[in-house]
Amino acid sequence: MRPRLVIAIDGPAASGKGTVAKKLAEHLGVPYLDTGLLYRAVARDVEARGGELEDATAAVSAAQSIDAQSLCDPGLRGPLAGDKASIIAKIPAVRAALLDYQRNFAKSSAEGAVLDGRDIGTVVCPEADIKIFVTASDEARAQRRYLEHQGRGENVAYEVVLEDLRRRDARDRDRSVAPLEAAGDALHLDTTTLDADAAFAAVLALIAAQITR
Ligand SMILES: Nc1ncnc2c1ncn2[C@@H]1O[C@H](COP(=O)(O)OP(=O)(O)O)[C@@H](O)[C@H]1O
Ligand SMILES: Nc1ccn([C@@H]2O[C@H](COP(=O)(O)OP(=O)(O)O)[C@@H](O)[C@H]2O)c(=O)n1
Repeated sequence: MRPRLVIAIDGPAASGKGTVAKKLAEHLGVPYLDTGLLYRAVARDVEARGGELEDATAAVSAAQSIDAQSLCDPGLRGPLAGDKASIIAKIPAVRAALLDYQRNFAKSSAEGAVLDGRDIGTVVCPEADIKIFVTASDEARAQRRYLEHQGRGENVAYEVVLEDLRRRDARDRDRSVAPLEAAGDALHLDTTTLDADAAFAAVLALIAAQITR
């Protein structure tokens, strides 16, 4: 029987972490949590109640009453929701309010779980069995987001996508609490020249090597 595995996948925007995390969870038959959705949902709920994203009290209140059912809202996808998420994600009390939800999810299944985000390996699940930090060049990541815009029929210039992505990454890297960074014991995967299938194969190889070590 396979041992219980909690797998933490972190990395910057559009590095491909969500794609590998989802495939990995399906492959292992364990639940998957896209933790970015939590931050996106908090920003959505603050605004829906007429609050400001920088208002810590409003944001903490939204974080404390997060509704799991509402995480499948398609309105949470897209770069504007991601940008708003990164504003409330800087507030330490918001991060603290979302910790239990994420940690309970990681414990929820006897088989394990896959979580992806920015601080899973460093803060949410520092005891994760496997930690993977996924990166890709800024240009490759912007190109992926640009293609997503095109797929939705949105006319946004590549240069604007690149600039937005760099600004959000900087906000995530430079914040005082749980910044975007690799855990010291994370395995690193650069997906710049890998398509989604190759990235998944590389992740499986990294995990196999770690487990048999
Ligand atoms: N290795 C890859 N090569 C090319 N495109 C990819 C790759 N991995 C993911 N994508 C595509 O890039 C976009 C961002 O991927 P996603 O997994 O959502 O990134 P993240 O979760 O890191 O923000 C999606 O449109 C996805 O289909
Ligand atoms: N574990 C996490 C996940 C997301 N976030 C924040 O939420 C924003 C949106 O995250 P996301 O994972 O949905 O964004 P993408 O990488 O999919 O573009 C990030 O830019 C971070 O500011 C975070 O701070 N910690």
